[in-house]
Amino acid sequence: MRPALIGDIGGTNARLALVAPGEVTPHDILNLPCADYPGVVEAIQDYLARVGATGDNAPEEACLAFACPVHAERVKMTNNHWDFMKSDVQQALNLSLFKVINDFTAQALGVPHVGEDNLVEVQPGVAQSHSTRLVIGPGTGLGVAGVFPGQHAWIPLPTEGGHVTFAPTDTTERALLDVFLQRHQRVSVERILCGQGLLELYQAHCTLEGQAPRCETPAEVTQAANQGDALATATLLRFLKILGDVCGDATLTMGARGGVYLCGGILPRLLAWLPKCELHASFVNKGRMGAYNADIPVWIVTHPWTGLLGAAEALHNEEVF
Ligand SMILES: Nc1ncnc2c1ncn2[C@@H]1O[C@H](COP(=O)(O)OP(=O)(O)OP(=O)(O)O)[C@@H](O)[C@H]1O
Repeated sequence: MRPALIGDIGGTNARLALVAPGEVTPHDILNLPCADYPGVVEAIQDYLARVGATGDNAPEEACLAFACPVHAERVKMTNNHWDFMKSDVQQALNLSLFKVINDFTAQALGVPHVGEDNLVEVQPGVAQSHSTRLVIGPGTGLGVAGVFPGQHAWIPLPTEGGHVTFAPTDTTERALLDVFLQRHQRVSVERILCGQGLLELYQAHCTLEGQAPRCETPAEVTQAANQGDALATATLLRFLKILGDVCGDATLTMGARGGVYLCGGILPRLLAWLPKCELHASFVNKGRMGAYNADIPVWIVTHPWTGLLGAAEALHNEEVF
């Protein structure tokens, strides 16, 4: 039997892999820069040639996850130049089955397939087996989704939860919000909880302290905090505290008693900060509903290919069209 093609395609990187029939474990994983190819067909053709999946070995089925809206026949990527019609790609690659899903739907569907080796506990708890799991991930943006264990298949619950309004909970956050409002008409939680948001949160801390910013990228903020810089440290601790607030709110909204899974590329870099930060405390700090959240397990997902696991899951999942 031929392998299927799976992919998790962001603004910068196209992660492509093959999967054996009926399995979710990807093999022959390659990470190709989107900028190197005029479009998705050329990238996939190059990938298939490199891993020798051509001729009798060429995939007849594929599921690709893209970091952009995917409901229409035409898919236009938000952060790169790729722009295609689904039927053209299916024809060019000679596919009998071709599914196109959103990249955060892939993250959500990948979560049930992540083993304990790739989970770091933030809060212990008891996951209810027949409940929604919350999947939330700061990266280039802030993805928020649920995944529910249906009778026959995992059911993804896509949301736009990254765009809910930021709600400060203390005087420092009210002052930080005022700084953000000088730049943005409205401050959603994604304005803070993503790579660019980390940098802007640092700049807002600098503004409040009357200091010139010394960091110019999100990675520099993390690095400066690791080296003991006071403002970068305050920024990182505030970022994680606000993440706990937002995860706690989303958990209440979705009734996510199946557990909370924190994904994305930023958090696995911040594991050393977990014991020092208030993520856990703010997740539980929900007044009368504190006890509800206190019982729910919270994890950081460190699996590097969660989206590929989700694309493999989606391929034959009848709840995913
Ligand atoms: N050490 C770091 N600390 C904080 N933020 C970082 C660090 N390194 C990278 N980032 C930020 O993480 C964001 C990228 O997140 P992530 O790795 O999850 O990618 P992504 O959203 O999946 O995108 P793609 O799919 O194109 O790879 C960028 O905004 C980047 O600046």
